[in-house]
Amino acid sequence: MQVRTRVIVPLEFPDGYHTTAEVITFTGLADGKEHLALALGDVAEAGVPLVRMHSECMTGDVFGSQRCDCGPQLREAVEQIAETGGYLLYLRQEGRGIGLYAKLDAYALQDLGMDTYEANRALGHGDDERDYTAAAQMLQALGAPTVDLLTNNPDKSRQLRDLGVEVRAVRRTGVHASPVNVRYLQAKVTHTQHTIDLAPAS
Ligand SMILES: Nc1nc2c(ncn2[C@@H]2O[C@H](COP(=O)(O)OP(=O)(O)OP(=O)(O)O)[C@@H](O)[C@H]2O)c(=O)[nH]1
Ligand SMILES: [Zn+2]
Repeated sequence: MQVRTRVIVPLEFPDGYHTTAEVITFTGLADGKEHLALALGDVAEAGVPLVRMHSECMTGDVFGSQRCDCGPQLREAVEQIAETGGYLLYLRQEGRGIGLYAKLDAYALQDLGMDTYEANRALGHGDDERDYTAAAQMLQALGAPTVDLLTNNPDKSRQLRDLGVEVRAVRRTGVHASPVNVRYLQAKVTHTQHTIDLAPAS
């Protein structure tokens, strides 16, 4: 696999924050999907780049859904990476890998009382079907064998290390809790040991 195109894109968020990204596409990624890398800040100056592997969430990233905290996490990651220098990998893994329609089916089951993992299983899916092989390939194509990773999800660093990427440090990403998403965040803490500080769910 290799880099296919690099193109400069000015970014401006609804709160007025703006920066410039180099948007990078690839050929030959393992799963054939159109994953993107955004190079932000001064990557060369950073030495070891700060990297976030952000899984696509159309409802949160695009429409501002309050059911999760993906939108604010994405906005925060762009700013942190731009300050440090690094890459945001925007991975086409909607719904933890089960797809958009299945995620919305899972939301409907959560509205009947299931938690986010029970709902996946009721639909015949695994708890988390994401595989980070393509992300490791993107880092290799970018010439980044060692990274600092921005995440609260221990599975991301575990998988990346197993794929041969050196994760020098893990930096925690922000938690954007609200009354609407707190049960979802609590399930991540209980079930997948996310490093999120939350008051006990009421
Ligand atoms: N199946 C399913 N997917 C969900 C649900 N809520 C959010 N998602 C998806 O979960 C993914 C969230 O990804 P990330 O932002 O990488 O979150 P994370 O795995 O908690 O890891 P960090 O944010 O790095 O700590 C996105 O693909 C969302 O679409 C849900 O209730 N069910
Ligand atoms: Zn989301």
